[in-house]
Order: sequence, then C-alpha cells, then structure tokens
Amino acid sequence: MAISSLEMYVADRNAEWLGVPRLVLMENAGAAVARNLLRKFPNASNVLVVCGTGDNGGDGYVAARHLHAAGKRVRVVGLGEPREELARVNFEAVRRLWGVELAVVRDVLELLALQDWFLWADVIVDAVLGTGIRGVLREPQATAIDLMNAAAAPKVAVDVPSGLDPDTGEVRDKAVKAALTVTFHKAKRGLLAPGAERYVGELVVEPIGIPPEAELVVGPGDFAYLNFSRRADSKKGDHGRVLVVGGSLEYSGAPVYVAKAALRGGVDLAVVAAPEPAAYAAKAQGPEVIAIPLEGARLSLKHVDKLASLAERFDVVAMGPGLGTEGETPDAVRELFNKLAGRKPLVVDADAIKALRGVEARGVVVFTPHAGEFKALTGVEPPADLRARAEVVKEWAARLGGAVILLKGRFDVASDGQRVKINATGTPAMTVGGTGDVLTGLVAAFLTKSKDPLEAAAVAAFVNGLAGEEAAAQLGFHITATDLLDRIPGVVKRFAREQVV
Ligand SMILES: NC(=O)C1=CN([C@@H]2O[C@H](COP(=O)(O)OP(=O)(O)OC[C@H]3O[C@@H](n4cnc5c(N)ncnc54)[C@H](O)[C@@H]3O)[C@@H](O)[C@H]2O)[C@H](O)CC1
Ligand SMILES: [K+]
Repeated sequence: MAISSLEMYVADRNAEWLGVPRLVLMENAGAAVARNLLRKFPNASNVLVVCGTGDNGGDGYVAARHLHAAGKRVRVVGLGEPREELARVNFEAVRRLWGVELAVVRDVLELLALQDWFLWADVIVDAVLGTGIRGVLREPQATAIDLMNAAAAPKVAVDVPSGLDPDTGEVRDKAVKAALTVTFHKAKRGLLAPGAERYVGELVVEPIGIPPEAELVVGPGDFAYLNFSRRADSKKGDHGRVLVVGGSLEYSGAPVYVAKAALRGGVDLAVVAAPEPAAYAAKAQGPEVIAIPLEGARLSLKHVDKLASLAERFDVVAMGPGLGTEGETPDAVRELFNKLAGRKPLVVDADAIKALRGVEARGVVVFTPHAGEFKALTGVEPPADLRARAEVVKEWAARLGGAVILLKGRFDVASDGQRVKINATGTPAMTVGGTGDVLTGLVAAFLTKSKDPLEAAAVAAFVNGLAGEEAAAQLGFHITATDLLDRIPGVVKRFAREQVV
C-alpha cells in the first residue's frame, strides 16, 4: 500500500512519540541500503556515497559506515554539512573513520574537482534528496545528479531517486536513474507512478521499525495537517469565526465552554447564540464571549431562519451543547442541520446528536459523541475492544455520508469512513463536566486551520487530552474544564509551527 510523503513524515514523528527514536529509524534505513547494495552488487569494491544536507543524506552516512564495515572501499561526498541533528550524528561518525574518505563540498566547483571519484566507483549511492525535496533543483544537488547519471556505475537510490517527486513521480528537471531504489516503511506513491520505473529501477521496500500504531495514533506529526501560522498583516476574523448554537434555561455553561475553547484554539471570534436565559448568563461569563439571545427558554423552530442567516457570517458552526431535548428543540436542530450541512462546516455535539438519528450528512460534519450519544445516533453500542470500536466508528462515518465521527472515551476513536485515528492522551480527571464542550470548541477552531476535518478532530482530541493531563499533573484529579482552557495555548505552542509568514 503506497503512502504520501506527508503521511510518511507523520508516521515518522508519531513513532518517535510512541518511543521509537528517529535515530533508530535512520540507522535501520541506512543499514537496509547497505544490505541491499551488497545483495545486488556483491562484487563491487569501490562505493561512492553522495549525501545531501537532510535526513536522506543522514541515511547515506549510515550506509557508508555499514559498507565500510562490510569491507568495501568507501568514499563519501557531502554536498554541504548536514543541518539536522540526526544526519549530523552520522556525518560526524563517518568523519572519524580514517578508512573512509570524506569530502565536503561547498559549491559546484569543489564538486566538479571530485569528478574522478564518480569514475572510480563500482556503485554509487544516491543519498542527496528524498521526501524533503522542495521546488526546483538547486546547486550543487543538480550537478551531483548529472555526475551520478553520467557515471557508468549503477546507482542505488536512498528512499527516492533524487529529483523525483515522491508523491507524483514527476521529474520537473532531472533525476537520478537508479538500478535499485531502497525505500522505507512503505512505497511512496511517486515511486509507483507510470514512467517512474526508469528512475526507480528495482524497488525494494524495507521496514525500518515504525510500528503500525504510528499510523493510527494521534501525535505531534499530525500537526502538519493544521496551519497555525499568521500573516503579519492579518486582520480580525482572518483566523476563524465560530458560532456556537447551544444553551437552554437549565444549561448556560456548556456553550460558553465551547466558545472559550474555540478562542483558546486560535479563532478570532466566538459567538454564542442561545435562548435568552443562557445568553444573558453567557454575557456575564466574561468579555471574550459574545452572546446573541434567542427569544424564549429553549431553541425552537422560530429561531431556525435567523440562525441560518447568522451562520453565513461564520466559518464553523458548533451546535448542541446545553440545548436540552425538550419541546421543539430536536425539530429545530434537524431543521437547522439540514439548512447548514454542506454549506457550513458543522460540529455536532451532545443534545444535537440525539436529535439527528439517521441523518444524511453532507459537506464537513464532525460528530463528537460519547458512547451513549453514539448509540443514540446509530442505534449501536460501540464495542469495548479498540480494534472493533474503530471498525464500527469507521463504518458509521461512511454510512453517515463521510462525516467525521470522533467517539470520545479512554481512547478517542475518530474516522471519516476511510481513515482511522486513535487519540491516547487524557486522564480520568477529565470526567468532570465541560471537558467535552472544550473538545467541541477545539474541533470547531481546528476546522478553521485545516482542510482535513478528520485530522482537525484528531488533533483537537490530542490537545484536549494533553491540556487535561497538564492540569491534573499540577492540580490533582479535581480539575474543572476551566483548568483546561488556560493550558490549551501552551500545548498547541509545544507542537505547532506558529510562525509569522
Ligand atoms: N520518514 C521516515 O520514516 C524516515 C525518513 N528518513 C529519511 O529522511 C528523508 C527525508 O529527510 P528530509 O530532511 O525531510 O529531506 P531530504 O533529506 O529528502 O531533503 C531535504 C534537504 O535537501 C535540500 N533540498 C530540498 N529541496 C531541494 C532542491 N530542490 N534542491 C536542492 N536541495 C534541496 C534541503 O535543503 C534539505 O537539506 C527521507 O527521504 C528518508 O531518506 C529517515 O532517515 C529514516 C526514517
Ligand atoms: K535519494
């Protein structure tokens, strides 16, 4: 099964989150390259390894060390010193081997001075560019590719033939024509694209120790699907506007938690539209939450048109928290859902879920049920076994028109009907009321930061759980949902690339 370079990056980072150091992955990758080169070219004596400045180059330095240890005569050209820690460790290790000739070139001229090394080689390892290639080929990488292709020696490409797009297989400029490509964990989609075989040669996919959970668990890698950067000339509203439809005579806190969490999740504006008693109570909760009162004590059909037109001014609508299930509320929820689904990204939680049994979702809809609400939505009790639970959530997400279902629990299980993500963060301290509302607010906020609603929901669960863990670590079990709110920005900052662009 092929994988994209982004999915590979996520698996790589989440393996590390699960406790598999990335240096171990790099060691396994480089060793796999050496092993396959020795298999395919057992009589080669002179091996030239050409290393780029990223982790692809790092794999190359590891392969150089293993080939040297296997008795080959090894020369290494570094196209500049590595920039990342991992590749640097392996660069330094090669530099100390007096049996390996290492030349670091700073430009094309210095590279061209080593042309005879390319003629000396019986086999050449291409460790210049892998999944990190960006834009048009720069120097000295471009000339390195020419020198490798001009040499008679067969090439062994590390992960991806340098110059080939790992996702599309496109060669915009030029690429190494390899006799063998050793790729890691899973084949990158571009390696299987029509026409790629003239660059890929024989393709070998080597496991490097990434556990299957790394593609299931939500971790730091998943933040790559969300954009937390801000333009210097940003204006209010650029980073998201969330409308929360919730509250009733009895419940005013739930929609406020949703709104405050959305703000803490990075939106500029969070507005609560609630029946009068809840709206006035929400106003009293603090200046950051704006509340629009709906006449009467609970959501009813007469409010639907006003809410539908109000929603036009927002990026995401979260509906459900605190609505209750009395009177016309369920009908009003169904009516509002049918007006907005497909027009506005929706987060449907709590009492709104109960009103939507058998609904056909359209567009971006994220349901955030706990087990009881899942049963109300589907009629099915989610199984306790995590694998079975994931299958049920995936099946129902598909049956609900490709909606995302985030089933909350000890392990949160999210699916869009195709993919499954499982979140393992959280603490028993989070059983206190309101933490589900905070999650709803984070889902709404992250839907404004990603085109991938499954990943927005998964990362929201990850952040919510870590905020709960941090609160419990400081305060013990008796936290409230408010304690999560203040910790959310710090959790996001820890993992997200928050840059001014
Ligand atoms: N994902 C995994 O599980 C593992 C991947 N490994 C190897 O890591 C590379 C990806 O490494 P990365 O540092 O992200 O990128 P690259 O080394 O491929 O390239 C980035 C490097 O090259 C320079 N560069 C980028 N674009 C260009 C260009 N158009 N022209 C010139 N130079 C360019 C950039 O400046 C960087 O320095 C993956 O392929 C695997 O080989 C791990 O080692 C094992 C686990
Ligand atoms: K390569």
